[in-house]
Amino acid sequence: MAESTSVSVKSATKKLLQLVNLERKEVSYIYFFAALGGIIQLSLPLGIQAIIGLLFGGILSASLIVLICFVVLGVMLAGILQVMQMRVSERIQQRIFARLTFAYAYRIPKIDLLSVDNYYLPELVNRFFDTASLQKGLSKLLLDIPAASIQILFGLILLSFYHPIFIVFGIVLLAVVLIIFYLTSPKGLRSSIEESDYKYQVAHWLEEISRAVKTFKFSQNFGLHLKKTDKLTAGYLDARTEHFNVLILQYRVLIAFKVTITAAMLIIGSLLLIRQQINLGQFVAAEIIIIGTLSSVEKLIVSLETVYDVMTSIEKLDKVLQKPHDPESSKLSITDADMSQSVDISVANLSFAYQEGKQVINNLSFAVKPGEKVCIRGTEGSGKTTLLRVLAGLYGSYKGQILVNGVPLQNLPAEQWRSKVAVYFAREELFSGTFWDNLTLGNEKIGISSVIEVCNLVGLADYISSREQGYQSILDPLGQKLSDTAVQKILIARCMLAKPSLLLLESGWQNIEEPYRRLITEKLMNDRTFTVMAITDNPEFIKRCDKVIDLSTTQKA
Ligand SMILES: Nc1ncnc2c1ncn2[C@@H]1O[C@H](COP(=O)(O)OP(=O)(O)OP(=O)(O)O)[C@@H](O)[C@H]1O
Repeated sequence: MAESTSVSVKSATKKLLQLVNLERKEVSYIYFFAALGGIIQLSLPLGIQAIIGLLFGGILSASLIVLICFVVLGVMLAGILQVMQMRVSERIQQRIFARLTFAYAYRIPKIDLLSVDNYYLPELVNRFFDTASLQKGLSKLLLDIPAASIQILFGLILLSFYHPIFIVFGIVLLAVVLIIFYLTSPKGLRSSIEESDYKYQVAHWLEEISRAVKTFKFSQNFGLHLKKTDKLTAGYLDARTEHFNVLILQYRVLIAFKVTITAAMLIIGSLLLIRQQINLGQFVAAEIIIIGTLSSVEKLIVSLETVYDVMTSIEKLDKVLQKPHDPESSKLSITDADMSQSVDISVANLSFAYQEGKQVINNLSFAVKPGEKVCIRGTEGSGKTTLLRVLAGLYGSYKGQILVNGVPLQNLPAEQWRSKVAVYFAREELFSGTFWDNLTLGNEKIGISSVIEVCNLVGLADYISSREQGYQSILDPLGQKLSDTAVQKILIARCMLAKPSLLLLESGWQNIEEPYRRLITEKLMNDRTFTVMAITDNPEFIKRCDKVIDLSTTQKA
């Protein structure tokens, strides 16, 4: 089933125009070059008309040579202008890529997590691949549409000088183009988006097979991987056929129209010539202009396919960019003095639900003083991880009150708060990059001595330094070649290096082997410069905590 087909041609056109507007300077160059090119190209039929005139007049003079040179020069200039247009279009393509890359990199960490709760984010980000279609499509549109439109306009103006009948030709031409677009574009756009939806579903499914490749190795005989692929491919092919039918319809109308107009124009031209209302030179010139105009109309109609592709690409790319992001407007400016190293947290009547009516946290209240060590426990699914996520400021839509040093959490700028919080999520993953990047997360204030100190503490130092490139060694994507404990050690070391005010810990790190687990526990318990809130069932750890929040009992209270 397609994921979104309710895009109207109007809103898609608006987005396309907004994008073109961002490049208005470059686009105006393209139009300028196209207009010049259009004028110069007209020199061809006019020149030929004059040459025929001279030949028929039997004049073989210098003016004939000048005219020939004039026509050749016109063709050459038109070519040069086209090259200039191509340069501008290349610049636009490069800018589109750079703009979208940064828009994605900037936006993704800011996405409101609840808004993508139903998505697998890396899959959603596949939409970035539509950048290539947008670059190609837009540059084609920017080159073809202005050139074709201007040629049609100039051609029609010139024809109307030969005979008023050609004005009628112009009006019919314009009307046909508009009617074709008006009648077919909603279906064209809808089927194009549907086709693209299926394309992404197929890609997602292939990625899923690859991600769970070990599982699928064992289930090949059942053919699930092929059955689902077959279903999605059938959907794609149906949508594509529907889209192709729209394009074919447009093309058929165009061919019928071209045949009629060519016949009509030849007959009208011949009649005008026979009646001596135009001369032979004018007849040839008019036919050249008509053929040129018709081929420009053809270009316009064929460009419709590109228009659909571009509109679809914009919709797809927007799927990530238009997701709600962390709110910024209501935030107050907080100074360093307001946010000292250790934080005091006060939670009153906190409730949270992922879906309306399904409370995960219900009326929870507690207070944590700076530097306190708090254990969180509770039955499976009682909301322990959710509580950490809410406290980390990842979900803004909670009810009740969370005060940080007396300041409501919703008034704290998200980035500022998150720079004070470190979170160990058991399912958090490493990213493709060096050990150094995975440990420091790009924080240039962290020096090598702190990194080594923490790595010694968690038992990573020897492991990393025995690698050929030490801390600059590249981790494989998702850290799959690392042992589970190595991943846990990197994640806990990352949290410690952040020197947080509040350290939120899911369980998992407690699987780290002795003596490192004991060293980590000592650090967490003895260092009072930061508060710890840890999900744990470990009696030893719980015994040493200042406070225990039991969600299975607290919430029912
Ligand atoms: N992103 C999410 N979207 C919707 N529901 C969610 C989401 N994350 C968790 N839940 C649901 O919220 C409830 C609480 O989940 P949470 O992971 O916070 O519990 P937990 O106490 O940490 O559980 P566990 O001990 O099994 O890890 C569960 O019913 C879970 O299915």
